[in-house]
Amino acid sequence: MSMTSTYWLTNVCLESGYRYENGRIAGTETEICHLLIENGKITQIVSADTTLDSDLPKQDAKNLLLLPAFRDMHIHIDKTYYGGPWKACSPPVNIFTRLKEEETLLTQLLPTARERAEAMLGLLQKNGTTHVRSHCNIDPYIGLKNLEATLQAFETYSGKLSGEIVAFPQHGLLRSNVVEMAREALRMGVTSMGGVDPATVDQNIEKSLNTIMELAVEADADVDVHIHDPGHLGIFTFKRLAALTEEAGWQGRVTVSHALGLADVPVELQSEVAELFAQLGIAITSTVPINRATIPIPLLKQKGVSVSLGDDSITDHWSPFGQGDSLERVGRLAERFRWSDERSLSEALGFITGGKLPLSAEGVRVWPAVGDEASAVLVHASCSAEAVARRAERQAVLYRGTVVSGSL
Ligand SMILES: O=c1cc[nH]c(=O)[nH]1
Repeated sequence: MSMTSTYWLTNVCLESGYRYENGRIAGTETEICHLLIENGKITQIVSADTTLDSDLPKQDAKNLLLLPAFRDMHIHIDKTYYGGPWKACSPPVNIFTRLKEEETLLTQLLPTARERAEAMLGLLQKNGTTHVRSHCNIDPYIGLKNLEATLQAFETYSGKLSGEIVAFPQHGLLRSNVVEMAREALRMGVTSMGGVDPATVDQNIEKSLNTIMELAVEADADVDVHIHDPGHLGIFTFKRLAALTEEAGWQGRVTVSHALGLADVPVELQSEVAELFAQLGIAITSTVPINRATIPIPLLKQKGVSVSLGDDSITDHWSPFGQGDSLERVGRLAERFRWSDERSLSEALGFITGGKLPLSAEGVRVWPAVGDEASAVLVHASCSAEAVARRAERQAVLYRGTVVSGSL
């Protein structure tokens, strides 16, 4: 059932605090509440004991746990095979062999990029995601066709999820000479300027980063750069990007995707970069890769860096893996860092919700609150910790008050 304007979402299970035994957290307390949803927002939260003497429609959430809706902050919906036939990946060699494949592959894939992107958005939505940041190829082979397809796919899903697009010069902004194409993409509705490995791909860190920043400033766009480059090469690139961010006054508008170099250097250097990023509001998006060491996410969090997760390349020529499921991805992250206690598992959820958590650090309910957007997921779990550990089954997904996937 899809409800749009004003109704009571009844019998919703909300987390209310941690339960302590012998001085340690032994579980999570919950309470059953009714939520008034008006014009996409939560405008009242009352205990389920309250008699609702209103004639407004009611939608029974059947005591299921409510979590903030998920955000996939790094994916390539224009390149996925999802929605089409299975296709084998060639063995990984290096980024240039993949780029060579792309020169012809993307123009040949069927069904169309739009249909595949829409299928992927449907999968993400079913799994609880209502916000998607997609990096879209702009390159000499596909031109702006995949961007048009991505814009159309987001249009098809308007009212069901929100999307943002990064102009992604996959073959190198300089290497493939697509600066003018990037300008056109930024005029077409792209909200971030992207890039990829200024050292390895563009072979000119300074010029590549400067051009990305100049394009972003010119178009008043954000920046989100893929930096896979390892070790000190990666660290040098991060520092140069940080310096240019400060020079441009772009604090709070820059993201480094992957930031893999952080995984290869000593903790002192990791801390230095983390402090720099925190100070300049440079965010990091990780995909919790299976083929590279994991970046120090606990340290980044402790230093105040905003870290999000994304699915990246799933079911395409870069990777045959991935379910388009943010809960699966954060469960993988928890396993990687052996977060097995209740608090760590609960707090892990923040990496896929833009930092929104049901409980504060003090264990007080802070989400949902009156005035919050009613974008949420109803899951079969007793608490966030269980939802992450068990990748809980999703029953229904709400976007701005409307049930957009599943059913109640
Ligand atoms: O550079 C990269 C890496 C992964 N997936 C992509 O689409 N591009």
